[in-house]
Amino acid sequence: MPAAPGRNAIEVRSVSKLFGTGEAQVAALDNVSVAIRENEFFTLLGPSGCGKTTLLRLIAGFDYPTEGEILLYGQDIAPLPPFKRPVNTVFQSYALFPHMTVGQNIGFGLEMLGKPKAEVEARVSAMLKLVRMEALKDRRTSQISGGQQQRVALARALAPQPKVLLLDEPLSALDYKLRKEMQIELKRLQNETGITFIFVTHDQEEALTMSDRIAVMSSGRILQVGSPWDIYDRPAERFVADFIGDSNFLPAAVGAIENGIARVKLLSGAEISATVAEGYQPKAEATVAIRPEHTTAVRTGGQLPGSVENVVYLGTDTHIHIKLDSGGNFTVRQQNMRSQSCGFEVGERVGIQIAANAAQVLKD
Ligand SMILES: Nc1ncnc2c1ncn2[C@@H]1O[C@H](COP(=O)(O)OP(=O)(O)OP(=O)(O)O)[C@@H](O)[C@H]1O
Repeated sequence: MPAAPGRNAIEVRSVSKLFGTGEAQVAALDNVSVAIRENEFFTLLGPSGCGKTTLLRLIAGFDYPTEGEILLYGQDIAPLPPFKRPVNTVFQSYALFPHMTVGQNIGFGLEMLGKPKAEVEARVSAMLKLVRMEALKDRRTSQISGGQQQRVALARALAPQPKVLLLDEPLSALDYKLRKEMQIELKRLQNETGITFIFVTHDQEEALTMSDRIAVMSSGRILQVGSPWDIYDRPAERFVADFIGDSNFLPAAVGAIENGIARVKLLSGAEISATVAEGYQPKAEATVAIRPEHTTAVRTGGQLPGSVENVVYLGTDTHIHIKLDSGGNFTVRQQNMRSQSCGFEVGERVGIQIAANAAQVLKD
């Protein structure tokens, strides 16, 4: 997290973007507002088609909002064409020039801006150092690996020292191990340069690993903005709780709420304490979300009785799928201990113990 919340680098105000007309009209963005702070690693996370790329393209200036405005450090950027915005983009496809060397690719944008030769060379050297590619300066980009190409694309985008760097699924073409490495690398680059990164992904793990804050999007809307912890541990809506990690959902009656903690009665008759989502409006019936790892299966006691339907061993942990006596299914995730199985058999009677305040009352 940045030491203190900084100024807003980008402010998106009530932006809508419509494509097509009549019956075929699509609201790619539907009244979206969000403020992204200076020096922040900010991620737009959501499933395919939710509007992430559209929002990035509007910030870059490749397209214009149907309604609303986008401010950069308080200034409306609508009149600025893309090349005049202090914003640069790294695309999924890298878009490098294969016949040029690594160094030439990195310096290309600066040369186009008419920078003096000595300045271009100094920036190229600094960028090569930043992405740890000094040794490959004179190699053509057609002769380097995918991970190395990704570093060159990043160096090229960072070379003109943009205020904001937009990254559209830049790691999706890399294999798993390289992607993990590049996640750490990207975070380091963002830290060292202090540039605001706006990163687009549909991969929740990637978002949780790298971001200072995440905006979860669905069907052209931003549903929740918060730190990875907020989004994972305090999901406001069912979509967020379901899209990020695994959740159990249970119907519940919500009693008294004090300091953001509610007394909640489950269908089993058990009463538990639960945190309440921001924006929750009191109603008779609500849904609570409970993460499988915040629960344990026990032989006696527990708040939810049921019977074991399936036990899935996953190396680091075991998932115990339970049919609840009160209806519905529930998954418990337990960490595995050395030389000890979870000990439950299919068909066995079991109780589910829910950790204090592990449940979250959702607002929808
Ligand atoms: N130029 C266009 N013309 C018509 N519809 C479009 C256009 N661009 C995007 N859309 C539609 O707008 C919606 C949002 O698209 P967008 O590309 O922003 O989603 P996304 O979240 O980035 O998806 P993905 O992860 O698949 O790239 C989709 O329904 C898409 O089909």
